[in-house]
Amino acid sequence: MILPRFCFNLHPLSLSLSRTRSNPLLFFTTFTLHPQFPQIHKPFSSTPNMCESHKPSTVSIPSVDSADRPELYRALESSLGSKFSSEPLVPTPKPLVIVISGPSGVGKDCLIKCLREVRQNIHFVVTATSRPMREGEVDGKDYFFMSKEEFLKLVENDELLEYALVYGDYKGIPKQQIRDYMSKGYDIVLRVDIQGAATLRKILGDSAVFVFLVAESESEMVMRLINRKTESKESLLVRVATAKEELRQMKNFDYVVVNAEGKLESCVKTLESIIDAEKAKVSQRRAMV
Ligand SMILES: Nc1ncnc2c1ncn2[C@@H]1O[C@H](COP(=O)(O)OP(=O)(O)OP(=O)(O)O)[C@@H](O)[C@H]1O
Repeated sequence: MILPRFCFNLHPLSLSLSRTRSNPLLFFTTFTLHPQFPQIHKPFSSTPNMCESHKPSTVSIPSVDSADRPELYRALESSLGSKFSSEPLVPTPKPLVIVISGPSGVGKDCLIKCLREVRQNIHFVVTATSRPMREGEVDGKDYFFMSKEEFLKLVENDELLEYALVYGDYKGIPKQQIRDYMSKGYDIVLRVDIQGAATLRKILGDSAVFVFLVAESESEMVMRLINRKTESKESLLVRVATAKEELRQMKNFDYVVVNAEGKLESCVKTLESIIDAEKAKVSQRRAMV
């Protein structure tokens, strides 16, 4: 006797194989009766099986060897009772907020500069500051320069995502700038110190990607600061001591990227891979600023 199989959501192979052992003819017969049975084995799907929703029509599917492709395509559509959609199966990835941090002198600025050169649709957020403009700096490019009063007005109006008083000057991240660029589909890069990253983690939680940048060793990190020749000996000592402490914060980040001596290019590639992987995630992060 041939059992009706449509009303069991069983894998046909398991059914067929068990039958084959006892009766090969039976296997052959059941298999050829319904060759167009769709999505027979769906381990991740909760879609009701065919007998609960709609049965396949009786349209016969032409041979794959002789039929032309449009004919075969249409026969598959008719057989399943619906048109195949050409809409993208995966929606456009959401804009990311990428927070880049790490101890002083590891190469954060260099990394971001290179990333902007090689990748489109990235906006590096320009920080607002109450610090006076230095020679060579450009308002709106290096910082948004403003008076303390203007800065505090932004704080009062809740227009800053995060702010801090650094060596007597205010620095803060304007929310509106992030919103504007995210609405245009840009990924957002924020460069903050370790304290700033901790504050942003509290505000944004897992909705942003937190990347910790390090040199390959402590000694290399110190050498880079020495070679940069931007610090006085006092400031050098403070920066190095702080950097050693800051390394302990690595565990609070999502990714750690090593910027090894002379390997800035490969470091940029790693960061790009992180961004690409984040964009391929099934559950996307969704930063709300
Ligand atoms: N891969 C690398 N190999 C060698 N030198 C590097 C590399 N990356 C950056 N540097 C150098 O290290 C120094 C520090 O880089 P950078 O100013 O980008 O660091 P930073 O993390 O932004 O520092 P800070 O937090 O103090 O502003 C610079 O002189 C830069 O040219």
